Amino acid sequence: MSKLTIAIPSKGRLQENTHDFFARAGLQVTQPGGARNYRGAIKGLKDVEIAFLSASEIARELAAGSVHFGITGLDLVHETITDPASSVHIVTPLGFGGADVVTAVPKAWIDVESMADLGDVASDFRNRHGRRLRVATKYVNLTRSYFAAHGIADYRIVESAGATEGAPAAGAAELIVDITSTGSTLHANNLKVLSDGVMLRSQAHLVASLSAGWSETALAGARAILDQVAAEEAARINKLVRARVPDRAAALSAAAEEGASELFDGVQDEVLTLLCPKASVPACARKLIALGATRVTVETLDYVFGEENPLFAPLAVKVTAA
Ligand SMILES: Nc1ncnc2c1ncn2[C@@H]1O[C@H](COP(=O)(O)OP(=O)(O)OP(=O)(O)O)[C@@H](O)[C@H]1O
Ligand SMILES: O=P(O)(O)OC[C@H]1O[C@H](OP(=O)(O)OP(=O)(O)O)[C@H](O)[C@@H]1O
Ligand SMILES: [Mg+2]
Repeated sequence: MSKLTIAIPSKGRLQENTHDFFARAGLQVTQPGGARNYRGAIKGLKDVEIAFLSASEIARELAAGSVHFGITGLDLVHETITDPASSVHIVTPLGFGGADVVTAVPKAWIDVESMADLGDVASDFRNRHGRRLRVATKYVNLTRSYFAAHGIADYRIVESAGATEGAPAAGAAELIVDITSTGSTLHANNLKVLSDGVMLRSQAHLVASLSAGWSETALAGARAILDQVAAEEAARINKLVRARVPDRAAALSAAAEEGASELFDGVQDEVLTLLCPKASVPACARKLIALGATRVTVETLDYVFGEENPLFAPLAVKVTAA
């Protein structure tokens, strides 16, 4: 496997946003074999191959080293991969697919508000009924470690393949662990999240496999992709700010207080050209005007490529050491 293989969700909640993410970075994903063919490509990058898989398969393939990059939820990374730190590298969060993995109990359990309360109920339940409390979930591993960390041992997991929130009403379990974003499914099923019941805040991430064969070709492909991703991100979170100021040094240090820096350092133009975090632009402009600028102009950028790539460098260190 010398090409770089990127696994992306072929269905479900992460699919559409994943395509938007690549499009923003100027990367066009193509599916030459049609929508039912599970291999694709990226226009203009001949050494990059796309594998269309489900979000949970992507986590498995990353752990197995059969793909280099994957886009999947952090929930699936932690549930599916035994020791994530040793087998994958988190490249960057993607800003979509946000949802929490939570412990939820029936609203009718008015005395149960926290994991500690749940621990008490679990022991009582066993004494009273002679069987253990049942937790319906597909997050078996996350549940085991979170419950253990809260000292809860008197329970049994009932593996759920879907519609987990229905399990208590159906009599299949007493409580659930599942993922939620709007909370409407929990509410519709008369369930409430425990006060300290959020076990993981998840969102979609770009993840790299440490055990995939990182050939020279694969690394070059990764560099090409991450250059565009990093350039788009830098352009999205910053603005270009220009002003003519009487005292460059004073203006630069005022701008630095707002997180802005010279776009092309070492250039002694009359006009100061700054890269400034979006949210700090108004404050930065006020300071520049206070320091003698008559006008401050602000522009939106498409890409900011840099000599250093903050996404590629840490990955390269890990995969070349592996
Ligand atoms: N409200 C949500 N509910 C569930 N998952 C969400 C939500 N919001 C974002 N996600 C993310 O989407 C991921 C994939 O969920 P999705 O339902 O699309 O896959 P799936 O079809 O259930 O996958 P599979 O068929 O492999 O089980 C979740 O693991 C999670 O990271
Ligand atoms: O907080 P909410 O906005 O109500 O979303 C939560 C629901 O969404 C997910 O199911 P999904 O629709 O993905 O179906 P699935 O269980 O078949 O994957 C999850 O398992 C919850 O049931
Ligand atoms: Mg789902």
